[in-house]
Parts: sequence; C-alpha cells; structure tokens
Amino acid sequence: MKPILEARHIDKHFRKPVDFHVLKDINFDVKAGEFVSIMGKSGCGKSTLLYILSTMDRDYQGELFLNAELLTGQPPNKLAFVRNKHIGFVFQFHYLLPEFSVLENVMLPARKLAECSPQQIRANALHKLEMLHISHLAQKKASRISGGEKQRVAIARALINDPLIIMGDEPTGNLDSHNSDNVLKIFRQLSDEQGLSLLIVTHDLDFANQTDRIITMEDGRIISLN
Ligand SMILES: Nc1ncnc2c1ncn2[C@@H]1O[C@H](COP(=O)(O)OP(=O)(O)OP(=O)(O)O)[C@@H](O)[C@H]1O
Repeated sequence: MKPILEARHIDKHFRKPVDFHVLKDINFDVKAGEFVSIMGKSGCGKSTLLYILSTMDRDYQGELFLNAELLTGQPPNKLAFVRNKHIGFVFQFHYLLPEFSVLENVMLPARKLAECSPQQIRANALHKLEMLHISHLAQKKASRISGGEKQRVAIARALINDPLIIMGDEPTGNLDSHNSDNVLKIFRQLSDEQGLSLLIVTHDLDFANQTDRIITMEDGRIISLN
C-alpha cells in the first residue's frame, strides 16, 4: 500500500520560556486505508506532533509529505487549501456551530472550496449523514442534539471533502463507552470499506487495541511502531 502520510525526521523545539526539545526525530508512515493510533503519557508531545502533521504548525525541522507531495516549506495559503481539501479533523470537542442546522454544519467546509454547486454540496452532505445513520437529524439545530450525535456530525463534516486522511485528537475523550464504541466502529468501517487512512491520538487502550497499529511516544520520541 502506498503511503498517504510520511513524517521524516520531524524535530521541534519550543523556545520560550526556555528551550524545550519537544519532538525528537519522528519518523513514520500512514499507508492508504490504515487506521493508526498514537498513544503516550500526558505531555509526551502527541498534540504538538498532530499540529505539525495537520499542517497547522509550520515551525519544525524535518519533512512532511501528504500523498507524495512535500508540504514542508509551503506557504500558508497553500497549506490551508491542502488542509481543507485533503485532511479531515475530529477533535475531543465537536466545534459545531450551535445555531446552525446539522446539515449546514456538515456543508460548511465544502463551501470554502467552491468546487461544487450548492445543490451538489447539499446532496453530498446528506449522503455523509446517511453513512453515519444520522440523516434524520439534518434539519435539527446542532445545539439540540446529544453529545454522541454531535460527534457523529463532526465526523460527517470531516468527511465532506472526501479527504485522504482523518486526524483526530482524543475524538472519544468526551464520550461514554457506548458512544466511543460507535465512533470506533465508524472509523473501522471507513478504513476497511472506504480505504480511508486515519491517525488518531487517544488515551484509551481499548480503542487503540482495535486499530491496525499503535504508535507509542515517550518524551518526544517514538518508542514503538507496532
Ligand atoms: N507553546 C508551548 N510552549 C512551550 N511548551 C509547550 C507549548 N505547548 C506545549 N508545550 C509543552 O510541550 C509538551 C508536549 O505537549 P503536548 O500538548 O504535545 O503533549 P500531549 O502528549 O498531547 O499531552 P496530553 O496527552 O496531556 O494532551 C508538554 O510538556 C507541554 O507543556
């Protein structure tokens, strides 16, 4: 399988208040269709790494490739385009706009690309809601649905532009075990049936054990890649 994401010798220092070597020579790939988790103690650098991999932080050493394209050193507007088109994000908090409908929330990232007509975007958003078994919520305000439903809407929104990879920072961190299992099943299906790549930071070992591979970090380094 071809690599979708390639991290080569990623290194980062925080300079203030004192020099702190937070990421040390990080090397790994995520292949097409692979579902990978990242684990490690609090403070080991997981979120800092995800921030770099998701192109939001440009201040690092090493090289980052997405679908064989070098992203390191690209200007912010190019990275913003790549992020919106090719990377889907799911966070611990859903970041839905509470006064907008579920459907409008899912459509939002597609509007920025302006590649499709509003009708096509709407049909695509409805399709994503159907995939996640929440099309009945389409017209509800985002503030009026449950926590588990909000996270499924956030996943539908992450899928709207048919990304190459989904990245998540503790996406089940706020959910009870039933809703966590649901999210896990959705991710598993996306990987197995749609060939989507996923890279998910988690503290939940049960969740991580259901992924294809666990990357374990300690003190800014990768200590295992199984
Ligand atoms: N802007 C910053 N300036 C200086 N140090 C920082 C900054 N951001 C994070 N750190 C430090 O870098 C280290 C790694 O932080 P990071 O948030 O990546 O850890 P993490 O593994 O994601 O932790 P958690 O599991 O608690 O979310 C921590 O020691 C943190 O205090």
